[in-house]
Amino acid sequence: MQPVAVVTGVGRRLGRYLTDQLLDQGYRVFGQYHTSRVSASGESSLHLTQVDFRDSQALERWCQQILALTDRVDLLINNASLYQPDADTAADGMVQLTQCHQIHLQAPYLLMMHLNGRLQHAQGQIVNLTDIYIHHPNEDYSLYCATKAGLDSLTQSWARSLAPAVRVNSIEPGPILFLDEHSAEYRQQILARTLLQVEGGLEPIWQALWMLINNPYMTGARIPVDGGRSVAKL
Ligand SMILES: NC(=O)C1=CN([C@@H]2O[C@H](COP(=O)(O)OP(=O)(O)OC[C@H]3O[C@@H](n4cnc5c(N)ncnc54)[C@H](OP(=O)(O)O)[C@@H]3O)[C@@H](O)[C@H]2O)C=CC1
Ligand SMILES: Nc1nc2c(c(=O)[nH]1)N=C([C@H](O)[C@@H](O)CO)CN2
Repeated sequence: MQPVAVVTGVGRRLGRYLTDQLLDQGYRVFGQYHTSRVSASGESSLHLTQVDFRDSQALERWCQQILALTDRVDLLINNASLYQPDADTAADGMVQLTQCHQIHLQAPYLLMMHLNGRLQHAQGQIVNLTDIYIHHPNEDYSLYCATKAGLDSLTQSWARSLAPAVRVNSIEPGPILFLDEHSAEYRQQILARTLLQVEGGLEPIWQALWMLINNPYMTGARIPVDGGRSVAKL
């Protein structure tokens, strides 16, 4: 029986990397992208759909498309995310808060509600990508951090409500992959506060995910993959 994964944000960086690993492991993947240029050419096990999670009706259509194409979901990965510093004005901030809510909370919620039956049938798992910042928020990214903290709360609630058939865990990345716009000074500032003093890369997140996939006795767990950033002196 070919395992089935539903992954959000597969168009770039971590989402693309995790999808490639899952395909290599023989998964059928339903992948969502927003603006990234993607192609499933030559990959019959990859089903790509463009969805803007700010459009709940488009998300509903994607859920119905998945339900029509598979009777099981072994793994749901909520990876999509909006990472921006807080806006300067209340008006712009309200737009940003709404978008963070839509992407970090509403989309995972609707996916769980619609796919729960498929997850129960497969005795599957939900893995939410949160952030070590949920425990010590970066005040310049308060809206991002607050809604990621909400996703952590949903992880804990779902672990209780979906058990015993479905497991629910979160991975809390630290500085795994800086953005091109991050200056050398900023990167050094972050890594100086990271015990292992290096950018983690994407492979350690895959290793944590593969461990969660293969360890049947983990649910409600929070897995920091952060080079010790979360235990270093602030
Ligand atoms: N990189 C890091 O160091 C860290 C990452 N994390 C978390 O790990 C996960 C992956 O990180 P990373 O790869 O850097 O993330 P990116 O910010 O590079 O990618 C975010 C993804 O979310 C998708 N997305 C953004 N806006 C929307 C939208 N409106 N509707 C639907 N999808 C949208 C993007 O789609 P598209 O590209 O198609 O537009 C993209 O695939 C995220 O949840 C992040 O918060 C946590 C801590 C550190
Ligand atoms: N969706 C994203 N979330 C986060 C990102 C990112 O690039 N996309 N990056 C970070 C930072 O690099 C952080 O780990 C170090 O300051 C956090 N979240």
